[in-house]
Amino acid sequence: MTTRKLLRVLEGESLSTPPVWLMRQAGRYLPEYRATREKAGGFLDLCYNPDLATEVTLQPIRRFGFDAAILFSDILVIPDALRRNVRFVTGEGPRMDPIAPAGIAALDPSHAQAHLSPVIETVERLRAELPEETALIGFCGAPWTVATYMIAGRGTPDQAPARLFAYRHPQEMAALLALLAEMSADYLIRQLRAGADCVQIFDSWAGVLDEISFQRFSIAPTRRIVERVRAAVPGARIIGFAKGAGPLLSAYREGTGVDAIGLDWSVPFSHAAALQGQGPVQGNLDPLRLIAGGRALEEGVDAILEHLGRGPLIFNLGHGITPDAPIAHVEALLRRVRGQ
Ligand SMILES: Cc1c2[nH]c(c1CCC(=O)O)Cc1[nH]c(c(CCC(=O)O)c1C)Cc1[nH]c(c(CCC(=O)O)c1C)Cc1[nH]c(c(C)c1CCC(=O)O)C2
Repeated sequence: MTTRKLLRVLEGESLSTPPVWLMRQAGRYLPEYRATREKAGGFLDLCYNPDLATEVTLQPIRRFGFDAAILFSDILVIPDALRRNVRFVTGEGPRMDPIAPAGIAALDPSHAQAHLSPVIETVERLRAELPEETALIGFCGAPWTVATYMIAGRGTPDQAPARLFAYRHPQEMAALLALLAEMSADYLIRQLRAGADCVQIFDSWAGVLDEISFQRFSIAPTRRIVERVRAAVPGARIIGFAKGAGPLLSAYREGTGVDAIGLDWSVPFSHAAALQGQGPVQGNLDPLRLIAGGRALEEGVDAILEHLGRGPLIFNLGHGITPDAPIAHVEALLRRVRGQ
């Protein structure tokens, strides 16, 4: 049996102390990350540098002893592999050339495999360097979430450009999501073969979709990825994180076939417990409770353990950790979850 607690939970086991990791656990709240990031040059240079990407993945493991490491990369390496001129502007977030409906047919995935090879090398190095008991999580963005950035050319508050594009140009949208699903499946298969123990699919913008669109743009392409990954890597474990999907999460789990679902902090405990009856859940502390610390943090952690602690549970935030998270509060969270 595996010593990796995260994998045991993904196999359906309930543990008295849940495994814990934090989305975006390698990042700017750590001084050692900021130092490595400066050495790398640009953010994408860091993602494609196996030495430095391995180093920043390991930093939060060394410092905090999380139960899982997540590969250091970004969901936008896929549009970067499609030569969309992706760049990260400090203080402004990601930018790329917006894609028009007429441009979809010309997207060329033939460079992707070579382009993403440094990330796969990072996975290989990580598996060799991580402690035996630490699980390694690979990841990709869900086609819908990646498409929102490709269409707008940047992040937007409600992804209106991608939603309008989908209503006005359904065929082009279907073609874009199909292309992204195939590329993402190839990419996850390579990560798993290189040593990732499981993978997470981030659909951070699932919550802006109505029910019809959620079925079409979130569930269906994710299902395609899950089927292809499982066909290539039998028994592969997959976590799906459809942020903001709320009442549609049960349909999401059934429709996609993922093993575990990530919950954001808006999911009520009654709903979360019902979902847990169908399989493992991951989440769902409000990241702002971590910033505030003290009573707000303790109360949030205790409530999750009380309502979901009987498992199967992977303890996590309900979204990524932010640069202003105090390190002492991360330590306090870990002590509380682990009952130390
Ligand atoms: C939507 C999304 C992106 N990237 C990601 C998502 C899905 C999860 C989510 O919703 O947060 C996923 C992601 N991004 C990053 C990771 C690495 C692994 C980890 O979780 O530690 C992961 C899993 C590194 C990163 N990705 C990014 C950083 C910060 C860049 C820097 O160091 O300058 C990191 C550490 C940049 C990024 N990348 C993206 C945005 C919108 C931004 C800018 C926002 C920001 O600055 O925090 C796209």
